[in-house]
Amino acid sequence: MENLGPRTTKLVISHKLIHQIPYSSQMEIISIWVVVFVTTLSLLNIISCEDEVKRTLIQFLSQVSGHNDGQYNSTLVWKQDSDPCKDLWQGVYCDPHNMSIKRLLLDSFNFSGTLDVAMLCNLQPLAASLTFLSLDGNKIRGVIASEIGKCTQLTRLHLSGNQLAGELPSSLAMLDNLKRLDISNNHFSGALPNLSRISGLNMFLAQNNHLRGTIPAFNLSNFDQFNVSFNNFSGHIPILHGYFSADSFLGNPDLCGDPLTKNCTSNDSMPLSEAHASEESKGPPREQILMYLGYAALGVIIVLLVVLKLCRRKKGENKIEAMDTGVSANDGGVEKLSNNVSSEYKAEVSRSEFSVTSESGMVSPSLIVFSRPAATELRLEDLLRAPAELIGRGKNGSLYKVMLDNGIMVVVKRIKDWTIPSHDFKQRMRILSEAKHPHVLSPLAFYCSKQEKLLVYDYQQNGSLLKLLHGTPKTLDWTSRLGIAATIAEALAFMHQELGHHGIVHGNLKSSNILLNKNMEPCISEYGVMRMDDQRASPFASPMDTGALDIFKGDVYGFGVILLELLTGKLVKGNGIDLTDWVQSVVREEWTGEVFDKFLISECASEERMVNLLQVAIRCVNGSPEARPSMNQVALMINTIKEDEEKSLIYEV
Ligand SMILES: Nc1ncnc2c1ncn2[C@@H]1O[C@H](COP(=O)(O)OP(=O)(O)OP(=O)(O)O)[C@@H](O)[C@H]1O
Repeated sequence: MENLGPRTTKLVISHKLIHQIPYSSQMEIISIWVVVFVTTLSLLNIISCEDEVKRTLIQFLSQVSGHNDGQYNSTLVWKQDSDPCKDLWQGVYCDPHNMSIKRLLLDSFNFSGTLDVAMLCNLQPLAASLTFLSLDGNKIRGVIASEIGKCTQLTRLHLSGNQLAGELPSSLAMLDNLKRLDISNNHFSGALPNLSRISGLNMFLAQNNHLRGTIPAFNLSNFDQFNVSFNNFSGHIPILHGYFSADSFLGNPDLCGDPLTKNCTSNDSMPLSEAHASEESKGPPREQILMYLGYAALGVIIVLLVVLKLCRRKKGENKIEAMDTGVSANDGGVEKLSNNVSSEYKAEVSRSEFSVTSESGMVSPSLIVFSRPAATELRLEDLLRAPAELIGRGKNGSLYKVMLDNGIMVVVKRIKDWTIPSHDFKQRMRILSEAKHPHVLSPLAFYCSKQEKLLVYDYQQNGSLLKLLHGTPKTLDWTSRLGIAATIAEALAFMHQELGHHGIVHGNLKSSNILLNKNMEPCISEYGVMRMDDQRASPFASPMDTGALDIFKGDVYGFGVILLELLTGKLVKGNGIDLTDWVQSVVREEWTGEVFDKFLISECASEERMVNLLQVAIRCVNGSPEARPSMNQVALMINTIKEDEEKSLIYEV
């Protein structure tokens, strides 16, 4: 027993040691080791997942480009030993918060390989993050595999101008998040899957293919682009309500009905929705019975609506009377929003249903509310009834701060004299509400009538960058200013990319439109609410912006001015001197150091990086729009400066 040897002795000692530790501490030690073990496992898992994602992306690129030797294109450098997000692989766009792959944009790279969506969509991390796949304008062959249905987050699929063929898989119609589908100018054949079941789809381009069968019963009022011309479709065109012209349907000899000249006969099949498809097999007598029942139900509904309307009118008249006798005050005082809006708006209120729910994009006769927690059960009536404070009267309209019954504070922007047709305004609002970025304030709801356009936003309690920069005492240090510049640049670049094809830009970018949320993070407000006709005359567009205009470059100019404000701490027009002119003249005289805010100098901010940022700003405010960089380039440049700043802070520590 005494000769148990050194190993056994150690075990006995450690066993004894463990026994000496109290039970609760033992449990603590065990749980710490379990946590360490689980964390190590998940870290290993993350690393192997990241490797798998990289490998899959590289394989996908080899296949689609038709180059297995890695020589896809001189600008595309995707390598296993680099990181798609941190090393900014061209064509790959990541979510800056969790570094997941959001978009693969590989348009016009002259690729001539084959498409293998299964490769992407079979890999769970990619399938769960990818929202946008675009391969427009290549010469890619192959089919869309049914695995596309696993890429459930896809909102956009752009495959136009390739040599893709075969039938479209029915799983395409299972992509519930899909908004924009472009398969035009390919060789696709067969029938369309029932894409009309995707409620959010608002663009479908399939022209110049060999598709046949009936067109699904799309609700075309939801679409801003629709084209199925030059295929072999047959039967009725879905009900149009004038949204699209004949150009969208030409070149399908067996297609009939409005807006084509060919009338439909009883033999022509109707657009098929799922419901219709099952009804069709039941034969004409049942169809007729259903039709008569439909007429009867419609009659009852009309009678009910008339009665309801009469009741409401009575109620509404009482309400407006009450509003008219409500509190009224001068600018800045508390009043009711209803006191300031037009009589048409009031009349609309009296007619409205007051029962709008927060269903996404649900249309009420008056207020359209987007699906957001703050907007739950937001009703026009509540807005009108709530106390409102006028907090701004700009050239675009007035802004009211409104406290709702539930204690939530919102702001209502009343846009002045915007004669945009209601349909276009609604489309624009829907498009804007879909382009979501954590640093861009999207509208909670809007109201639109011929004379009145109202937009509702969350109230941001920490004010604007304008106030923060020019208020006293000065508190905004260099690192925060650089951080704000980087965040806004990235958000703006995102919006330009998301809404570029709609031609929607901010149009009125200035420091009063950069708001600080409750975490003091900056967010861009009023994106895209500048009247289109005014975008040319944006207050910060340089004189050369009018004429042959790249509207995006107007925003780049506005952003450049914000950078100048951040660097100089001066107002855009202070003492009648234009900030841009002043900075340019000082730099010309080679007194660059004079430009910077004394506050920044006093905190010993890096002059090198301030000069780098100043160079970016000067490029943005270049008098000629073509010479200005794109917002994407600006965001990259500022990120590099920010990274340098971060590295220098680490060295200092
Ligand atoms: N959602 C919001 N929350 C808090 N403050 C806001 C919000 N939106 C705007 N503001 C602030 O309210 C003030 C008035 O806004 P308004 O949009 O009327 O002014 P403006 O941007 O100078 O004018 P315009 O947009 O017509 O050129 C500004 O200081 C702005 O920063």
